[in-house]
Amino acid sequence: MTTTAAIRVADLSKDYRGTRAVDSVSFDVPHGSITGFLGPNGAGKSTTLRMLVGLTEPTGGSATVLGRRYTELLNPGRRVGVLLDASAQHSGRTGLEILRLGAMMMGLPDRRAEEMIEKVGLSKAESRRRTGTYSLGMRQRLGVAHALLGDPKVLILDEPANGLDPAGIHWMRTLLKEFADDGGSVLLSSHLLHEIEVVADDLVVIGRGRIVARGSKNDLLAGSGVYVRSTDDEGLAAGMRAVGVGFTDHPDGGFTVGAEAEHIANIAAAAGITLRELRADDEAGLEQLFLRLTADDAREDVKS
Ligand SMILES: Nc1ncnc2c1ncn2[C@@H]1O[C@H](COP(=O)(O)OP(=O)(O)OP(=O)(O)O)[C@@H](O)[C@H]1O
Repeated sequence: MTTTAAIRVADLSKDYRGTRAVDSVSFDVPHGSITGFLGPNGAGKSTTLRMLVGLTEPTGGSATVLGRRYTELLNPGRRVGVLLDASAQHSGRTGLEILRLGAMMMGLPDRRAEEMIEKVGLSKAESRRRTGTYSLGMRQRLGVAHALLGDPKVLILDEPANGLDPAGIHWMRTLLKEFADDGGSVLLSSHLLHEIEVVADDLVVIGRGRIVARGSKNDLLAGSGVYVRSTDDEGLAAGMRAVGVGFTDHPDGGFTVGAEAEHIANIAAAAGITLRELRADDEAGLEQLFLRLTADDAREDVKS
């Protein structure tokens, strides 16, 4: 049983009035690791996470956490910590009340609520304020406290770093790494690509409801960017655009390109353009990979 993944999503689909929001999505989150879940706006991340925790009924496929459907887990908060929408808390209750209620429902002592307040860096005074007066970052901290309340083995977090200041982001990173180092498993969606890059072991990227990449971060990032500079960068850009190769302007001139060096050389050769430089771009990372993988899903052409 130990080989079973902590989270298993198999062929999961969701239709909304004839529109397929999630299309046969499959991936595993292994034990003791962090999986980053990425995709452009509207790609289907939240819908997938909601299906995972039984808040949205799938049209097809299945999702299990620790070998069972989430809704079939006994006392789920003791096994799986969930933070999907930090603003969903009752705004008239104080942070401490919300945690105490949660602790009571999970059969935990009151002091667990105080411990979690401390763990997430909320002050005593803040914990006694109604959450309606909380900033987004404070709500996220409270949401994380709630997710951790039952000392779960799995965390499912939708955009947990949203609204956190740099110190908060650093805190969240450390917390998730420690959680995984202790054998916990994390599935986390984020728009903060750098955060995912720093913290994740595995990546799942979706675009328009479909998986476009899945695997270990190191494998996916290997060779994810090539730096190129030529005698005619405009012509090269046109050539790359014509064959659908994704690229971004490099601050030093030239481009960072999400394609094999040989492919770029061939595009340049076909257009009669001489290359001045063609090498792996050490600074290219997840952002480049993300832009390349989701180029088809871009909402608009950002170049005017
Ligand atoms: N309740 C709903 N009814 C109809 N359509 C929905 C519903 N919820 C989501 N959708 C649609 O499903 C698609 C996926 O949305 P989802 O919220 O899962 O994307 P996301 O990847 O989480 O996006 P974002 O990064 O913007 O939060 C979108 O086209 C969205 O409009």
